[in-house]
Amino acid sequence: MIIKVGSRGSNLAMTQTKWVMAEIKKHHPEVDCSLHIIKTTGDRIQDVSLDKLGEKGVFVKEIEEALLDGRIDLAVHSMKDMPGQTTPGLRFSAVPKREDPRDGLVLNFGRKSLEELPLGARVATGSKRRGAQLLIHRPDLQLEPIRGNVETRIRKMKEQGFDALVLAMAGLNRLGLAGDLEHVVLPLDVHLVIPSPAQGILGLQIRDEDYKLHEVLMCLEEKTARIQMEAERAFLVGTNGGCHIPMGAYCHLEGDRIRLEGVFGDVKGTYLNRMEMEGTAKDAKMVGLALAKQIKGGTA
Ligand SMILES: NCc1[nH]cc(CCC(=O)O)c1CC(=O)O
Repeated sequence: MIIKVGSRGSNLAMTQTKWVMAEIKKHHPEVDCSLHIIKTTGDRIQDVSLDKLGEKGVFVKEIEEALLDGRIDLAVHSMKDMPGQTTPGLRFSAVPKREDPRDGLVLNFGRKSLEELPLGARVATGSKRRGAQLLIHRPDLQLEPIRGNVETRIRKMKEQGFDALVLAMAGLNRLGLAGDLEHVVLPLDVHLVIPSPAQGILGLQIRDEDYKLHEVLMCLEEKTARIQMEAERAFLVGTNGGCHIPMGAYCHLEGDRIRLEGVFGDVKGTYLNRMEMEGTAKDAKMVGLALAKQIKGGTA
């Protein structure tokens, strides 16, 4: 069996894809993988802010087309980049163990702590979710738009003299940049800045009817990550959210109980509601949908 694996060309995407390929080899030495790089609209258009690029998966369209017409069999995505609505004919297979779900603040100018960030410091993030939540804790911060892959953003932070930059810990860890002594990275607690649904989780997308491949990929399955993903993505679907609004969700797990924290606001930033809901792990999706309904209809 040969699996044709598709990936975006960025360093992060390639690192993630190669990790999946290595895991498959470890559990199934008889299976071979070939790597196929696919350029997406999101990779090509670098000068427009993401929330203006249109609703749906600018990083995924071309990859899904390659899956559907058989040029590839497996696509490795960051699950947080995937729209709530899944594409007909395709599904997500095993859910691998989660990387660090938190956002991280990359500090410039050799600063080492949050306290050293001066009043009115310029913090780079194009994310409505990250921006709105940071301002709750530090209303003085000046948010600066930024685009590009992880390495590009770090370079732009330095070139443009921003005081800090917000990135997902997952990406920094996978690229081996979180421990880089040149810039201290401060992880932001999930309660302070609620992450994007499924941040740090990989999406292994295959064709619906590819049962054999699904069976092979189940060697990567991790139950905790799946429950978190189900709850958080149900919240994404229920709020009809995306990166055009400040929205995030994180699922805490204790035994067979879950506690889902959600945040939801409007485009203009006139309100930002935070709510949480508890339930059992087997009802993860229902909890996500119920919290979404409550946070959209209710007042905080
Ligand atoms: N939107 C880009 C993107 N998609 C996934 C990650 C990081 C890896 C992950 O969250 O799984 C990143 C970079 C970032 O947000 O810093």
